[in-house]
Amino acid sequence: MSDAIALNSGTLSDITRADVPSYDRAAVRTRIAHIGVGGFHRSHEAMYVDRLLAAGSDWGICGIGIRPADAAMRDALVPQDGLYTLTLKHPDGDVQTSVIGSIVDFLLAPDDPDAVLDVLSHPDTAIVSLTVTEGGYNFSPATGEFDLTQPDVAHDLEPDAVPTTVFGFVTSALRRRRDRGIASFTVVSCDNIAGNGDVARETFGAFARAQDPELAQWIADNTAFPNSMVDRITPATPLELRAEVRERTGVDDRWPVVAEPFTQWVLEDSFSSPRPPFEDVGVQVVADVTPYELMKLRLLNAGHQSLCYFGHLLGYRYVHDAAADADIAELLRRYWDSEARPTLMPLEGIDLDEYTATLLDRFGNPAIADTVARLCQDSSDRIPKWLVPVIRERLDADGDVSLAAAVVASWTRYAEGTDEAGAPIDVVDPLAATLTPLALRSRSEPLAFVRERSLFGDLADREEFTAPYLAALESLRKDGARRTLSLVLGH
Ligand SMILES: NC(=O)c1ccc[n+]([C@@H]2O[C@H](COP(=O)([O-])OP(=O)(O)OC[C@H]3O[C@@H](n4cnc5c(N)ncnc54)[C@H](O)[C@@H]3O)[C@@H](O)[C@H]2O)c1
Ligand SMILES: O=P(O)(O)OC[C@@H](O)[C@@H](O)[C@H](O)[C@H](O)CO
Repeated sequence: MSDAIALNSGTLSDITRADVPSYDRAAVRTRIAHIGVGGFHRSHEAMYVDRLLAAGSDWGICGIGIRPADAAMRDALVPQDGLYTLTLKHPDGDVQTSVIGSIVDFLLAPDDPDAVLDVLSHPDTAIVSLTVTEGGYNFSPATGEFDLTQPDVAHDLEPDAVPTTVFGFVTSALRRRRDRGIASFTVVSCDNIAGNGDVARETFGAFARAQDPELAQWIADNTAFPNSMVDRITPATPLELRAEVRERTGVDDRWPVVAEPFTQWVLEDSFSSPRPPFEDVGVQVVADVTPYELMKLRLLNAGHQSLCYFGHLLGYRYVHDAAADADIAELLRRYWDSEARPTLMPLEGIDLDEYTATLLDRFGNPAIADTVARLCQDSSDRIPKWLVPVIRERLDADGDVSLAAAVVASWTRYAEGTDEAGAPIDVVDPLAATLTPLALRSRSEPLAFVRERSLFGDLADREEFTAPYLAALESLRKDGARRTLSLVLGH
């Protein structure tokens, strides 16, 4: 479309059909470096920082891509001076698009590792935040420990290696800061992992200890890793969004972001460096994030997993269609009420009946067109972190786990790699090459899949889990997902 406005700092004043930054971007300093600029960072933290800038702060973000594949984000953001559009879609069809201005620079580490180290070790950089996915923390499936043998990590541990991993970059930058007498930054993990800050402390600590025990001690003494709970459903950008935004606002954005209107960020108030007044722009800054995190991971994220495999097997490709299925909605409600909620601590000011009702509405939002495939991918990083802890705690308390066990059975059936009509399923998972053979083997050795201890620990030895798991799995194979849901729900 020839009259579309190409998005960059020179064209902001031409934009009339979307909100644009009202602050002077030239006066913004890089005070936050964010590693892993994907859809979620751009719908969430960068949006809160944009609000801060609008309120008069000068805290800007330098986005950093660690992987070669992040070249696509570089090619989108750099020609646009870091600007991009965020479109929020309400279930009633209302749509708002804003140009977000808080990312003021973007660096691709493989292009210029020195520039990345310069930003990370600059005295102005006070926060290094991360969205590197649940799998990005590099735990060995075999030992549960940080995996020092992972080839990129092993490379980064070599003396004088030019870093290639998030661990190599952050640790080298902290060494420079120590050597130059510059205070440490704070590392803020925004990934969906319980105790994400504690996990980050452990992983960066393990890397640093293997490299330089004195530096590891300096990091332990000087670097804070606050926990955080983050929430905003942000699907991968659908192909048609660029044309849709251009049509509606006149702005041509190379890589727009779409998300739901709901957003939440609960952040532990534990910083080893200055921080901006996040609480002024809607972030809940609290002393203990744990109960909020568990609530979100065990209800929303484990709820997503409860929906996605049954949803796929029933033929749904969009989350809102699966959430509108009466059996799936009942599975979710009953999993939440009878299995997940008993494992949660009470949270002052939060009504869990209302929270779960809102979740079903959020899952049902047709406008954001979140896909079942997005929820199914990387399941081996998700089920062990979100659902297995619920099962374990329930078993320890002699509680029933039939619904959670049926969800694990639905994952097993999905991981076989063919659907009920025999069509192939594209199992996107770092462990796909292991999972599919195990799932298929469980046709003759029923517990083969859940005997994978790196994913399930000792669950295969616990009859209160294996009995409902095996019943659901047999039914999924014999009678299909619909009749299994009826069986599990007692219809
Ligand atoms: N999308 C959501 O709804 C949502 C909501 C809450 C939290 N999150 C968290 O954010 C993470 C990213 O989600 P997204 O939707 O932005 O995904 P995305 O695919 O758009 O972006 C992922 C980013 O992480 C980087 N990355 C992946 N593995 C890495 C590694 N090993 N080392 C360094 N960088 C790595 C990628 O290069 C990319 O920049 C999720 O895994 C989750 O933990 C997502
Ligand atoms: O992005 P992931 O890998 O953490 O998990 C998939 C979804 O459950 C997740 O992205 C949710 O949409 C999100 O956590 C909502 O805040």
